[in-house]
Amino acid sequence: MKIAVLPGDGIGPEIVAQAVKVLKALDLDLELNEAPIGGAGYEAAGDPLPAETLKLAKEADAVLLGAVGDWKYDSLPRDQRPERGLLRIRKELNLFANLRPALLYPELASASTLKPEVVAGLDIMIVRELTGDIYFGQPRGISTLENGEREGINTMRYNESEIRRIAHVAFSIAMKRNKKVCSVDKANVLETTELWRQVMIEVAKEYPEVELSHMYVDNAAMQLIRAPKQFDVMVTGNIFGDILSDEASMLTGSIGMLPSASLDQNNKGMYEPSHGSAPDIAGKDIANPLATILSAAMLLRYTFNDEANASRVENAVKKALEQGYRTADIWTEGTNKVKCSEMGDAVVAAL
Ligand SMILES: NC(=O)C1=CN([C@@H]2O[C@H](COP(=O)(O)OP(=O)(O)OC[C@H]3O[C@@H](n4cnc5c(N)ncnc54)[C@H](O)[C@@H]3O)[C@@H](O)[C@H]2O)C=CC1
Ligand SMILES: CC(C)CC(=O)C(=O)O
Ligand SMILES: [Mg+2]
Repeated sequence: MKIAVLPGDGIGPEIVAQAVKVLKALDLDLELNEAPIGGAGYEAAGDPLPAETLKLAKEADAVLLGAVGDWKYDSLPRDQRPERGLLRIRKELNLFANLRPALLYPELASASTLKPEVVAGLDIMIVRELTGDIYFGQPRGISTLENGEREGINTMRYNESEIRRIAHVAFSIAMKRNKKVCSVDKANVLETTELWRQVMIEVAKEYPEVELSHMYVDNAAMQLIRAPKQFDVMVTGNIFGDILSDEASMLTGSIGMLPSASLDQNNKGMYEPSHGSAPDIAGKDIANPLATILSAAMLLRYTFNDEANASRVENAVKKALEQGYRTADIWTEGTNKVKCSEMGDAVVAAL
């Protein structure tokens, strides 16, 4: 199993170290190769996605990534900023399908911002399109108009085939779950998402057993807080999925609990927590590594078809939580506050 390990910036190295510790404890035939990305790539090679890093990622079966970004790079030209390195690697590897499961571990019900009865049993799969939409659309930029005023432009665009392929991912996942898909758009205002809705309806005809519903994104944001268990599979575009998945993470207790898999057509994938580099807590060994450890479990499941070891890792996370281990973000009265590295140790011990 050839895995490119890209720790990135901020808490990235701390959380990736825990996931690597867990993978190594599984006694698999692993080849791990580390390389810089984001700010670390810029420091090492003047590029947030150095050519060597991209080559390593392309040659690997899967990529394990921490996070990128730091406020100190905000004054760099856009192309050199850490976030651009992340967008580029997603595009280069054609990772169009981003799966973000929002699953409540019962032990964390009291850490959720919602009442325990509202979130008990929560299990939502957010399917986010990852290589299109306003994050990639051209034209983009900040220019100066004739009157001297500046104008910022981004372009929301999707073509039919991009929508079609993510729809198939969502419906296929729904077939293995509860046969319910909610497509989230803003079709009342945005033509891009009007097309999104039309294509979702067309693809749904190929999955007659799946119930398709549609919701505007503003309502979806509200419904996630009001009654999140109405959702099973949610499918949406890049920017709406980015925002809604951060929102959904708090239903599970913390953004530090939300893993992700970013897949291409053949399930070659990149696996990373849904959160960012958290510069505010970096270097203190206090970040929650569970989203990254759970992303490693997704790596075993989706790229290597190793359901047994994926479940072992998830059960070990569950056991560490049952034993009362909590990083600061999910700590509640009566539980045992531990550091990032200690949480990694607790998961390894549970394995
Ligand atoms: N996939 C990626 O690499 C992403 C990178 N970013 C970048 O990260 C930097 C920080 O962005 P923010 O908006 O602050 O988002 P963020 O997700 O890094 O942090 C938001 C808040 O959540 C907390 N947090 C995040 N992960 C945590 C964890 N594992 N354990 C405990 N607390 C955690 C942080 O301390 C912070 O208070 C920026 O440069 C941004 O562009 C943001 C989102 C995703
Ligand atoms: C830097 C962003 C594009 C990444 C992000 O916020 C995400 O993928 O969740
Ligand atoms: Mg995000």
